Amino acid sequence: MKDFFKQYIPYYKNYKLQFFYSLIGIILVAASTSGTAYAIQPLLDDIFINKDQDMLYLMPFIIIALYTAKGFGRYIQAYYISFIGQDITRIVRDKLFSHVLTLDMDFFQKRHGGELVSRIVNDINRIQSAVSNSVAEFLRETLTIIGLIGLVIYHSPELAFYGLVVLPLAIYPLSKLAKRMKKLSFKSQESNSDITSSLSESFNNIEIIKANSTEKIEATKFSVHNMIFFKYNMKAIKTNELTSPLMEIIGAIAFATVIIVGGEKVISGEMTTGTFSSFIAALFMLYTPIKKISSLYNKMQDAIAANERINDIMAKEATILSGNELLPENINKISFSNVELKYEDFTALTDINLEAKKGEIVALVGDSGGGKSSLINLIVRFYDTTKGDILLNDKSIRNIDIKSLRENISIVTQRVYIFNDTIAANIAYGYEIDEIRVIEVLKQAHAYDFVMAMKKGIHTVLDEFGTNLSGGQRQRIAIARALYKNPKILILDEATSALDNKSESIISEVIQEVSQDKITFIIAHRLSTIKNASKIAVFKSGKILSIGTEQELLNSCSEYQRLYNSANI
Ligand SMILES: Nc1ncnc2c1ncn2[C@@H]1O[C@H](COP(=O)(O)OP(=O)(O)OP(=O)(O)O)[C@@H](O)[C@H]1O
Repeated sequence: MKDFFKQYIPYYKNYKLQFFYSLIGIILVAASTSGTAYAIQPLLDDIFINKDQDMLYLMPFIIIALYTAKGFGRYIQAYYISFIGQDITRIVRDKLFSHVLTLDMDFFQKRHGGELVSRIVNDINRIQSAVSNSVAEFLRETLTIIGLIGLVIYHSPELAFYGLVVLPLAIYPLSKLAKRMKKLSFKSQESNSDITSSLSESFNNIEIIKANSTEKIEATKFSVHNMIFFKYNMKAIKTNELTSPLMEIIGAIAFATVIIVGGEKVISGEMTTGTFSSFIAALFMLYTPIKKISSLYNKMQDAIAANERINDIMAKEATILSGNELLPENINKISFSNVELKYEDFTALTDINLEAKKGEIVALVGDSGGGKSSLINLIVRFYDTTKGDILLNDKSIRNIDIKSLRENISIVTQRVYIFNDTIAANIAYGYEIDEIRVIEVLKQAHAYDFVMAMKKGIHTVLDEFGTNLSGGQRQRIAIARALYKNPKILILDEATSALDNKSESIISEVIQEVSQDKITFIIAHRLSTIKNASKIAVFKSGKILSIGTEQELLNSCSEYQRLYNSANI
């Protein structure tokens, strides 16, 4: 708990004024609650026993004034403290998302998108009330407790002793409950993120689910997660709800003791009925804030568990670090020198030596799983080599500023990423929209005609998954996007696989044309796609078996001959 507040208290510095207003609200509530309890004494003694007429007409105004002050106090406290809580969570959510985006590709491959969504949305929501309402409620209830304790001691220190002596008895069971709450909160949050993961998986794979009629299987899988979530929540409720009866029983013991001791004092005339009633009212009122504080403590456990999960991600750091040098203006070659890449224990690439020069198209071919995409992962620094180095001219790729590297590389993969925005914005993604350039690259990517056939042309809004486009159209949009920034390095990883032969051959010509001033890598399984390649590297099980022109490989590389014959390049 201490760590939690240590982490969040610095944020409060930005909300001094809001905190001041809510503090006024808190004080108003605490003071008017104690005032209400105090008012019982004159109500009984002056009005009912001494028959004081003036008090009779004054008391209703006092009561209205007390409750108005309490209502007003509660309102301004709730408003300003919620403002603080909402704003802190907004800032933390921004921070978390920005931080997550800086993490390595590896991190995203290991985590479910749904799990990350759950952390950024649900876990942060759990913190929100802890940093706002809980803090305010804690302050308010503490002040109320102080006020009421002051009042009971003022009325009768002896009775106050009997009324309060049982309180410490509650500490042990309450702390046990809090510990259990923390454990359960952690589990409930984890199963909540399982639910989000399961949902996002189902919606992302909806086509497969429908095509295989596996709706029921998926619904059953989901209901397992849902049931676990329900069970943890119920366990948490069972634990949390114990706080209230526990406090009430302890309160009843105190109340019973006070009735005996106080009753005797009233009977013997040592205490007036009004004082005794006011004392009992204050004692009663006292148990409500105490109960609230202990249930707040349980709620805090939920926030602490959520915060630990958030800190766990915040503590992760990118291992692919940017270098300080800008990418050379003119890249004449990329060389791979004795490169090895391991994904944890699995060696995906071994002893890779390859050179690609400006103006060349280098084709990477080989069986599935051979390591072609892994090589691409290294060029964009999604991963770093575990041995050897990649040189751009003569600079190690690790010394180059990642932003400047990636700004000069365009990559088109089999999976086309579309943003829920206009076609023009999708093409110029990350850059200012220059409509003339957008049209130019749409023409190059052989996409102009179908875009113009749409009602709003380049201003047509695409949805996130590009469902208003065919597979081939999506690929053409992706190729246009890749060409838009006129990259120094162009990478096409199965970028034309969804195109028909005619479009594919037209695009191949376009690539041939634009590749003059770039270094181009093409991964393809179709022979026609690589026919313009300056050289072909044949991959097998993470190694390059041979490098050469098509003719050279057909003459000397049996693996290439096999691929060629089976047309499985
Ligand atoms: N992020 C990753 N973590 C662990 N293993 C990976 C990862 N990416 C790829 N691999 C493994 O590395 C090997 C090479 O994969 P890679 O994607 O580079 O092959 P590829 O030649 O591009 O195959 P394909 O033609 O099917 O796309 C495969 O065995 C694959 O399972």
